[in-house]
Amino acid sequence: MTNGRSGRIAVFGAGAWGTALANLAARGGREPRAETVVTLFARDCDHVAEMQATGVNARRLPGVPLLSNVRPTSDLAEAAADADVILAVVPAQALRGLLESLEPFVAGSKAPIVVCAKGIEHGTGHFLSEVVSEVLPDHPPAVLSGPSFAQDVARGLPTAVALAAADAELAAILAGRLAGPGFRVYSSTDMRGVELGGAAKNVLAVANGVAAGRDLGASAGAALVARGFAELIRFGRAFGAEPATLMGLSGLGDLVLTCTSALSRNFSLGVALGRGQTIAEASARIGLAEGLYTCGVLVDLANAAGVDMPIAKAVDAVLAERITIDEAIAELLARPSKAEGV
Ligand SMILES: NC(=O)C1=CN([C@@H]2O[C@H](COP(=O)(O)OP(=O)(O)OC[C@H]3O[C@@H](n4cnc5c(N)ncnc54)[C@H](O)[C@@H]3O)[C@@H](O)[C@H]2O)C=CC1
Ligand SMILES: O=C(CO)COP(=O)(O)O
Repeated sequence: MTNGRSGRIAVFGAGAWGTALANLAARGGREPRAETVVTLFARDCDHVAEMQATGVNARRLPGVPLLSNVRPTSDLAEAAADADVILAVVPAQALRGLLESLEPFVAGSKAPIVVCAKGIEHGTGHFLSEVVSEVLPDHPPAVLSGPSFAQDVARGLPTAVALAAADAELAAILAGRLAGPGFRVYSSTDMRGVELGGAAKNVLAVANGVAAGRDLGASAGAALVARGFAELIRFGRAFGAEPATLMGLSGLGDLVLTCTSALSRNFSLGVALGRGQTIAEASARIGLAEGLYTCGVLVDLANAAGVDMPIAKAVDAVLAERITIDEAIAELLARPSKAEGV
């Protein structure tokens, strides 16, 4: 893999985030070079044809022109050919399937695979970097996460994220390949901490959304952020994350962003439920809210490790329709008083 800007980057998943990242990668950092080629894979041929014809991904990131060196394709082989960095930007539960289908096209390559999705795999309870290691063991996994709405990044608004890989030099090279004037990328070797923050905050953001949708007030919202962060720290401690990572961009930073912004789909899902919409109605309007798919497996992992996560458990119970929102609020408030701390 080159640490310059002239390599070929393959982005799998032409959603909002994959498209914003494709443009970032195509810009090639602070000094754009035309020789950087970025392939952007989407499964749907019609979607690709639209992007090729219009130069915009109107379905997922409207109003943002694709840079000329971003090449949309629905051909896996073409997308993967000669890639020296692979960005996996499909929904978390689709990651394993994507990697399995990529396997024949990346054999012989050792291109690092940067997981840009936020979640934990159902069934296995595995973190997404583990899924990469299981399916494509020759490819070093890396994780990109942090407070970053695709719409903000696409507009060039100032954003800071973390990029982690087991090898510090690889993390720094990958950070350099994606960084841009408005996109600051901090490197890290704490993959577990970076990926765990992104997965858990989506579940906690649903709780904040519910509180907002129920008009419980700003004080309740702040309490949920603070006590949600305590849950994140406990979970991270049990699963090997470094405390400094949890207090950084991919932990506290993304938790605050997602728990407080109407741009967040997870927060918006909570708002809709708080206002009485059904999950089906809200999901149809909002689209992918990863917290919906992560809450069960997060709680299972927490239970198995003896980690107390009352807010995440309440979200899981509400989303699984085991209890009502009013019952969840009453149960959280009825918990016995305790000393503050994590
Ligand atoms: N949108 C955002 O601001 C950010 C999103 N993320 C994460 O990135 C991931 C993707 O999110 P978005 O791009 O926003 O979602 P999205 O809903 O805009 O797009 C997801 C895309 O993945 C495609 N897809 C699904 N399964 C696929 C498969 N097997 N192969 C190829 N493509 C497949 C869908 O067709 C869709 O185009 C999520 O895990 C999300 O949490 C992370 C940071 C920011
Ligand atoms: O992860 C994100 C911002 O960092 C995007 O949040 P949502 O998936 O809730 O929209």
